[in-house]
Amino acid sequence: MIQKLITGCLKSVLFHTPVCRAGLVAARFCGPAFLSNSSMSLLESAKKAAAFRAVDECVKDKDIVGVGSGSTVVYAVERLAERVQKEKLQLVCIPTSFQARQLIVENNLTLGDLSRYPQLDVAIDGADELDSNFVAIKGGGGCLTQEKIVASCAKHFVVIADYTKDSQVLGEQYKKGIPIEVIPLAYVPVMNKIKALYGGEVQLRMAKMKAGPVVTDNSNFIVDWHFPEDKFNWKDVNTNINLIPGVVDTGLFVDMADRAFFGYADGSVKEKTCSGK
Ligand SMILES: O=C[C@H](O)[C@H](O)[C@H](O)COP(=O)(O)O
Repeated sequence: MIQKLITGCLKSVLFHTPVCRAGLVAARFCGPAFLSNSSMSLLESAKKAAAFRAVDECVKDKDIVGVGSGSTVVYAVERLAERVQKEKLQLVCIPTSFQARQLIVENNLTLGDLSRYPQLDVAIDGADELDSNFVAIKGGGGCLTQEKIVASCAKHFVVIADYTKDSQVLGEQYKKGIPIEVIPLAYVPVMNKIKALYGGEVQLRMAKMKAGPVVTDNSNFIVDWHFPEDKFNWKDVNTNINLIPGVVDTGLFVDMADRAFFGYADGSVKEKTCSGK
């Protein structure tokens, strides 16, 4: 009796949050097939839906494919591997991080690099946020410089993300600031110069399971700039911050993405195309 009461309350609370409602509705319509995946969180289902759709629509035989970093890209690599197996696609994958390299190798995909393949057909990557002008914040997981280099070499740069990353303006949903990779000895002057230029707060990103700062794949530090609420021209901001000595690159990806796939917990996907490209 008490157990039934608790289950009832829990269901009612869950049903009144949009994500959970979508999940529960999907479970109702898809039955056991959906429930068998219920260990996967609803956000993970959303990421997977976006990644699978993007790989299916944007990758073809003989493509040179840039492989981004982060949790959403894991599903993109899973799908690439499935397609290589089933459709016998011949692909070469170019990593954007240590993590991406590991994913490529573990999934038995062909690993390439920019010296051999300086021109890519497509790069597929996650994002922390994408605004209505197709400006992305990247680097929430500490990877941004190699990602930007690889994206810049691709004919098409495709963003995959769950629906929480789809914003009108930057900072609407992603509250952790804009990541900026810096040469370690320069982090204090760089932080001061960003503050003097644009205001806000800048923090050195500290590691969670290590004493001291996060160290990137390129042996640098990351500072996160919590920008003030303002109407910024992100292209100018990106250029100006990049001009500060010691800055390696910013997590602002301006004029790079041309397509985006946002997944929802019910498995549906919203596709956006950048009109300016
Ligand atoms: O540093 C990490 C990368 O820029 C990721 O692509 C970005 O943080 C999005 O990651 P996720 O797919 O885990 O949300």
